[in-house]
Amino acid sequence: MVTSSTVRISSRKSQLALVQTHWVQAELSKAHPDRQFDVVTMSTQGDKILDVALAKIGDKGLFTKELEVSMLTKESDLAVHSLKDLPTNLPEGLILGAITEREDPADALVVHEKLKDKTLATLPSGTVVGTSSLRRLAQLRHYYPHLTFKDVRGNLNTRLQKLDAGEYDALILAAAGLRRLGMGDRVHEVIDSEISLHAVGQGALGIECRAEDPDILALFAPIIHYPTTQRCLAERAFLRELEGGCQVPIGVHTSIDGNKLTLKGIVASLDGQTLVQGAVTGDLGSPETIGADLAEDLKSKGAQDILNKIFAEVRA
Ligand SMILES: NCc1[nH]cc(CCC(=O)O)c1CC(=O)O
Repeated sequence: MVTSSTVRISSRKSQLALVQTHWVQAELSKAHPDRQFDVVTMSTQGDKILDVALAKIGDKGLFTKELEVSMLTKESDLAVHSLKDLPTNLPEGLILGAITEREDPADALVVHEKLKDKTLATLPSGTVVGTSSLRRLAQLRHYYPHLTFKDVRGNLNTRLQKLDAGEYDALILAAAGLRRLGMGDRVHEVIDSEISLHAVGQGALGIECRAEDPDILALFAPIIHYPTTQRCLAERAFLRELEGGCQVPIGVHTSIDGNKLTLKGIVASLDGQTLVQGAVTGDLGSPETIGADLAEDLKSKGAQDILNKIFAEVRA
């Protein structure tokens, strides 16, 4: 008889990463009561470098590389990521094995107590809004040029402490992260997709594993969420075609109607002056074609020029 070995799940150590990893561990344990699932934690580069703006360090695998190395060296068997932190091109030998059901992918406004009677639309001129995302910055600057945007780093708790201490008047954060941490009450306003499209993969979890490991891959069937998967594959194909990572002002929104999937996308200039946008509807079964078609559409409208300019500025 062959005894199945323990499955080792690698995770970052942040509170959000651990909540997400423990959720996947519990779901896998429920689906496979005969197997043992252990969690192995590690710090990534993105957790260590906290004094440099994310946009400057670049994003290629900043929050994923150490986890990937541990799978390639067989010190772990799978890794749980916030899908939006997982680059669209994975290292040789690793694949995106599963995408689980998405939380609300929208961004949220979180405000200091003194602004509790305001909304995004009524924030006073000069309000200091913390965000580390060029995507949020560019889109919000377009509609609310009177606000002051300031970079903010650190995990969710650190950011909220900085807000409460008065270093910022408001923050823009993913609603999903706050809710997963049981801090949904800090969501002051969910930002409408007409104002700001969310990041590719936001609110979903991606499980990465070795491409040639059928034993591990077979475990995922019960936890894969089909609609989320199709939406995220369309979003990731769009981003891949534009050669952008998490740290570029690219936003998306997806919706499903029967067997049709609609993907909306935006590429914004950093000053918020130029927004190139479009939408493509296609077959739910071919999400990557939809993503690639939308990327072509936005390129024909000038998206590549915006991106090239940003790469030159940010890396300067
Ligand atoms: N880049 C950091 C990060 N990665 C995932 C989330 C939140 C949860 C998610 O989008 O799945 C966050 C924080 C944020 O953007 O506010």
